[in-house]
Amino acid sequence: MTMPAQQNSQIHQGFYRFINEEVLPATELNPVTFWQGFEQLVDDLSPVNQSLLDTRERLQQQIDHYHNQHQGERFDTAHYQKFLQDIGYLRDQGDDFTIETSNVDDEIATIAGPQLVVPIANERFALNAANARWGSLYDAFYGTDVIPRVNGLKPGKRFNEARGNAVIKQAKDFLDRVFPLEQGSHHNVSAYVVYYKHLLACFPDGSQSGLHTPCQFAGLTGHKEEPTAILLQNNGLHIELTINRKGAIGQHDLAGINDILMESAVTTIMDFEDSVATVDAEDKIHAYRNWLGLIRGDLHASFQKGGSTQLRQMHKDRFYTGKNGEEIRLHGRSLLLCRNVGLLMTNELVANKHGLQAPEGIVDAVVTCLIAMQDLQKQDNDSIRNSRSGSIYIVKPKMHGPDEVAFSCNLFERVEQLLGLPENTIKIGIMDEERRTTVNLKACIREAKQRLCFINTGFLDRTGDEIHTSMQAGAFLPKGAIKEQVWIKAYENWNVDIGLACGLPGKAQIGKGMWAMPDEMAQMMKTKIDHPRAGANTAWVPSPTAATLHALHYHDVDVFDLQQSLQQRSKAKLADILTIPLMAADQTLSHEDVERELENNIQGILGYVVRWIDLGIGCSKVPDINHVGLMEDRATLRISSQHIANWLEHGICNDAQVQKVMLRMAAIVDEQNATTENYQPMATAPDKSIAFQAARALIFEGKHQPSGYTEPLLHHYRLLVKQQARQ
Ligand SMILES: CC(=O)SCCNC(=O)CCNC(=O)[C@H](O)C(C)(C)COP(=O)(O)OP(=O)(O)OC[C@H]1O[C@@H](n2cnc3c(N)ncnc32)[C@H](O)[C@@H]1OP(=O)(O)O
Ligand SMILES: O=CC(=O)O
Ligand SMILES: [Mg+2]
Repeated sequence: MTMPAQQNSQIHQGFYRFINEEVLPATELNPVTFWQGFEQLVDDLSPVNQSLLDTRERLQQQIDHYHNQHQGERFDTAHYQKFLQDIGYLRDQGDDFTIETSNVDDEIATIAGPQLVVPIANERFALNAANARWGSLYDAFYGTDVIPRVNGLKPGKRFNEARGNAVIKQAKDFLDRVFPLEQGSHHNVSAYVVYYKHLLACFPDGSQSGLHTPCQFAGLTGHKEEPTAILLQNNGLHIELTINRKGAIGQHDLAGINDILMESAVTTIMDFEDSVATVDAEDKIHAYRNWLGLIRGDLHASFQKGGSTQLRQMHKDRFYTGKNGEEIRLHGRSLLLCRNVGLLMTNELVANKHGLQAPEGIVDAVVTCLIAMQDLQKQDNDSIRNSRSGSIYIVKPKMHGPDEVAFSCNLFERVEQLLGLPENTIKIGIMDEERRTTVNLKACIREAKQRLCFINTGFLDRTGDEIHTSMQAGAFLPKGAIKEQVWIKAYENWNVDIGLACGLPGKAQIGKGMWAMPDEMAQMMKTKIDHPRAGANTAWVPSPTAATLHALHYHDVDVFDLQQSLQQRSKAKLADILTIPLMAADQTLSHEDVERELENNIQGILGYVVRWIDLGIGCSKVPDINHVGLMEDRATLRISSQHIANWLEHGICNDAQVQKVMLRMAAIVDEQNATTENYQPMATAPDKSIAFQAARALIFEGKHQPSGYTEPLLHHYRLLVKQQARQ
């Protein structure tokens, strides 16, 4: 239902009420002026948004044409590069410069640590994420495969003491490695005390030792001779030794350590984009309301867990006494960033007088910033405050090249004017996840140089765009092999090289992508240290537990120090980035290889899509063919669907084969969801399953989807399900 709120546009009634009744009253904005300004902004910027989408389409057609014309020829990188320049895909990168962003919070500028991402539509998860600034190391070790689940170490229904001991051993090894004592080991400490301004570790034989690096001791709670917490600091991150000799763990620990709390998710992205299914006004208002609750600090969620009802709220800041007796106040919550949607979609919230829907990205920018401005009105001593430096952080996904970045910056400038905010209050995080942004990254950063707060290699979308952009160039390698090719390493290094050259350290994050195997934490511990080692001062994790574990990596690597030396290395090459990860002309795959690849992709597609379409769940853990639970979101769906579309296009598989695999996999996915509440099976009547139809469309119409995006089809089919439910 819509209502003509203003002369020239139609505003959805529920949305209009939400803004007028729940959001605007907390601001000093005049509602009439606000709506008029909003309408004007939409009128002015919608055509620009559209023309940018038209440019995407034009360039894609030219690239398709180029590859079709050169089918079967040896790929000529120089010729291709020249062609990309001629059509305006590859732009002049211009002179050197450094960014000028000001008023960024320490979490962005000076603290290197994990970045958590969470679907905003799920308040239970969103609250958990906001609170994930601090996480229990003991829980993270005990609850994951970081401690192998073998022999006597398997976790059971009851506490497994052997596993508990292994946890404590590993945690104290970490203390010895990162916070070594001048003499002796944390394993043998019988008490920690504070003497004058120093931490002293006491041993059973009466000897004592200070820290090897005394300045790592930051503060305490409780009495100096019997502290209840010891606060330590390394590489800008804190940890707390929680001491309680009566605690469940502490009573058995020589030093009375009951837990080790790690500063974990330093920043968190509240995601309105690829991890949510928000297709209409109802969904969007729910998401905006959650963001409002987080900004106000009063969001809460009550749910059943472990047989009891739990109430979850935002944590308050943490207080300690410093070495000089001063009060130390540490942030109790992650610094929240907000990922808006990109330029592609529209929705029913706002339409012009002809009924043409406004771009969702424009509405997101206005509403999420209108909400976030309430944070800027808070005082220093407010218990739940997000930015202490007066900034709003918007992550902008899926931008293609510098013109789109310039557009987003212009949009933010207009939003600042509309809301009466100082210039450059709204910071932008650029997702480097479309090929045209990667190859023009320096020019993109220049467009945002006054408000840039991060660049991040979203390698999942980037892989999807790699396939779609070069759909006509030939058959792509199997998915696993694509990740091993030269283009991706060059893309990752290029991002860091350019970030460093543009002076991001100290002003903006250089970030890396998601760990997409949420249960494989041992593997994450081995490999994700490569992110800080590559010079990234943040990288994405899928859960609070992963944040706590990944935080260990930033204790081991001093990223800011490393970034200095990386400035001297030889730079990644554009030619490598432009090397398309195709199968060689003479390469063949066996029937089994093709089937296995299809099965894996299709299982992921169906497993994700069925929950998206039927249940409105935007991010799921879906087992792959080897039973490894994978985080699936719209970006991973984009890869899988584009990959099959590419193989269909180049005859590696055919329609009938894909249909057959789909039916087989539907039965498996149904089985996997046997206990999922309200689940509608697909395999028994696939033609009646809207979710199955959606999956089919994503594959068979994949080639024609704009940039290979999945949103248009997902929204279409989800809206059908919602419509049916109303009938
Ligand atoms: C390409 C990209 O764009 S990546 C960015 C988008 N992706 C994301 O945002 C991933 C976010 N992660 C998630 O949504 C989830 O972790 C999933 C879907 C991958 C797995 O979810 P589940 O299967 O429910 O996880 P699991 O059962 O292992 O754990 C659930 C618990 O972990 C918590 N949890 C899991 N993920 C998160 C998260 N991202 N933030 C906060 N809490 C989380 C839940 O709150 C829950 O704890 P609770 O019972 O105390 O509330
Ligand atoms: O948004 C992240 C990605 O990898 O895509
Ligand atoms: Mg992405």
